[in-house]
Amino acid sequence: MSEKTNVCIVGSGNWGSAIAKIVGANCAALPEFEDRVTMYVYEEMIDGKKLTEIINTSHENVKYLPGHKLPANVVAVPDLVEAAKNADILIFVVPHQFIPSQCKMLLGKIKTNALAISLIKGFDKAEGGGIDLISHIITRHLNIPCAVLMGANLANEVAEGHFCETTIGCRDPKYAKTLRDLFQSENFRVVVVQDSDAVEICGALKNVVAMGAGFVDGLGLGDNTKAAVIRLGLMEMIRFVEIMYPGGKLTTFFESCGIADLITTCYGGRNRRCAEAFVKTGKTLAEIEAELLNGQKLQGPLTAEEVNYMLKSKKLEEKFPLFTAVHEICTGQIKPQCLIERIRAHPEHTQASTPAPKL
Ligand SMILES: NC(=O)C1=CN([C@@H]2O[C@H](COP(=O)(O)OP(=O)(O)OC[C@H]3O[C@@H](n4cnc5c(N)ncnc54)[C@H](O)[C@@H]3O)[C@@H](O)[C@H]2O)C=CC1
Ligand SMILES: O=C(CO)COP(=O)(O)O
Repeated sequence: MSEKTNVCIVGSGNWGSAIAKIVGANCAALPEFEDRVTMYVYEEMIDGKKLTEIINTSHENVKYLPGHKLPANVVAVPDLVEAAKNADILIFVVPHQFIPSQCKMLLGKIKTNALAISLIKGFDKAEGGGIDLISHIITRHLNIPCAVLMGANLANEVAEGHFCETTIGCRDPKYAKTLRDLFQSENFRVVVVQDSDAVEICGALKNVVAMGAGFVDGLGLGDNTKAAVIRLGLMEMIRFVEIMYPGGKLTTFFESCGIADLITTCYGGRNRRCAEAFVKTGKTLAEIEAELLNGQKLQGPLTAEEVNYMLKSKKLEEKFPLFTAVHEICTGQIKPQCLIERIRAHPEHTQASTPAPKL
């Protein structure tokens, strides 16, 4: 790496902009980082002005994080390659559906010794019925290591500066200090673990559970039912890692990326809110996303589809009734009212005694 570490944020949505507040402030304050942080912004016109120009003059992402000032050393760049070409650390924080195409654009255009960290919650479908982790896609396409950062981090609350925790999953301990220094602040506390895949899978799967929690809210079933959905969701998350990515640690589920993110998303997230509206209005999820999120993207339905693609191909749907039901509700195959029927005979209830997960 060069003497001072150059940082680029790839993405400028709700979370990308909130994390830019912290990363920008840290880069300005810490001598090991270059002050100037580039932020790739997918260009769009807002009231006749380019979003990049608005960000670079008013230092506010008026569309995706209105009401918050970004540090002046965060510079919005509309060209992905231009933003990323000098970076020693690339922070990927775009809705997960855009990552394969963005990696293709960056191939051969970035520093060969760069380090990536993904804040993206989601998967991609892999050929042959499996799924790919986003960090694996980044590493495979760009041939650079990729850590992950996942946690109970609703972007607007992080931007407000309210206290919270996050988890960095980083296999190689030599990057741990740099990454912690880059992200940690007084009220954004970082725990670094090596169990990177499990950290990332927690971040993706909790969005599926949050859809289930939102359906429960829409159906007016109350807090006990919602708690049951959250608990069964957590058990399915643990089983998923156990079966698909053996070697993960049970303790990872007790970090911010696990139970804490599950709780915050099932109570305060966009997936929950849209799932509730889906039940109450009868509109499609695409309509609700467009009406409620003003350009922000819903990750849960897409992730549920990706998970189902894998479960179906491995004939494992019955072992994951909540994940399966969420996908079938999102795609209109069953009605939201069928959710409880599907989880009533959950494997967690039908085993004589639930064996402790083996992780
Ligand atoms: N918002 C939150 O509270 C949190 C989000 N995350 C995760 O961070 C990731 C990014 O989420 P957000 O920053 O909230 O994004 P967002 O949901 O605000 O998405 C909008 C972003 O997508 C961009 N976009 C739209 N169309 C595009 C296209 N065709 N090509 C490229 N970019 C396009 C927009 O310019 C904008 O930057 C997701 O995986 C999400 O799950 C993680 C923690 C918290
Ligand atoms: O990941 C999140 C909080 O940690 C945000 O969840 P939503 O996308 O459901 O808002």
